Amino acid sequence: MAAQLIDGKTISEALLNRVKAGVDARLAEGRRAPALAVVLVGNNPASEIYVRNKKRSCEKVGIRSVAFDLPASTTQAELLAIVDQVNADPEIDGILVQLPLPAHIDADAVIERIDPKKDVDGFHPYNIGRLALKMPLLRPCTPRGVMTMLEMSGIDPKGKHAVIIGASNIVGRPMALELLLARATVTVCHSATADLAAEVRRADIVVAAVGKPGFVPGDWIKEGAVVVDVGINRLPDGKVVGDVDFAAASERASWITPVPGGVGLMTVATLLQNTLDSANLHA
Ligand SMILES: Nc1nc(=O)c2c([nH]1)NC[C@@H]1CN(c3ccc(C(=O)N[C@@H](CCC(=O)O)C(=O)O)cc3)C=[N+]21
Repeated sequence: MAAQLIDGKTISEALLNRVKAGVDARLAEGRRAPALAVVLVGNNPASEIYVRNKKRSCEKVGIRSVAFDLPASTTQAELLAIVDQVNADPEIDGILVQLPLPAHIDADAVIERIDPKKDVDGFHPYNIGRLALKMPLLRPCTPRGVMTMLEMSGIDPKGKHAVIIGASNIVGRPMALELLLARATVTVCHSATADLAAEVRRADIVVAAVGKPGFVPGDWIKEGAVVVDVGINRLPDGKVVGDVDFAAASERASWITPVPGGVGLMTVATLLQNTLDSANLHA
């Protein structure tokens, strides 16, 4: 079987158009544009690129972005004070604190300080708990973006066996909760999984979120499976690849996401969807 492409560019553009329509509907009612605070600490080059993309996407859909560019020397107390300030600002709907943070800052403490109603990343324990209890409020962007990709491709996880490779707080765990909510049977694999190849070979839906180029070889993919590649790995030659051997997996999968041009674009579009949702929750 030759796989069909789940095209993140087309799907993210459709989502951005939907968000723009939602922003325009607010303006037509005389309400203000949604606003997103983007907090960047230090100068991690990858983070700077992502943050720039996020600001540019905000402009496209009419969301106001408010930049907080802080030096690497920012203390935890200073960062928490900025979170407090944005939490209290009625003109700002969403807060994104770009990860990773410098090692001297406790990222979990910063995330917990964000008002859950402004937590557009969906990382706050309150929002993860809501998702776990089948009453999602703000949902983590990457897993929500993956669910949108599946839906827009006509793929219903209900009754399917989904295997997630990676159990991180920002992708693997919330991805499992999303797929469970959609009534898939879910297996979460991680570095202590005894026989990863055997787990993946059983999967109708594979989500790879490891961060290692070529980690999933094509012969692990069951004939007709759906392959979602969340990995973004920059090779020494500058090329960006996912976690899955795309060429080999494409020969067996029914559907597959590319890297670049796949899940990454959905993460950004979903952030703006969450910002609109957040604005509509309270302002
Ligand atoms: N608080 C927080 N929220 C995040 O959502 C968050 C974060 N921190 N830290 C870093 C990760 C990574 N991330 C990506 C966003 C966009 C692309 C993206 O646009 N990718 C394009 C371009 C890839 C490239 O060329 O580098 C693509 O896949 O086609 C990728 C990765 C958001 N993250």
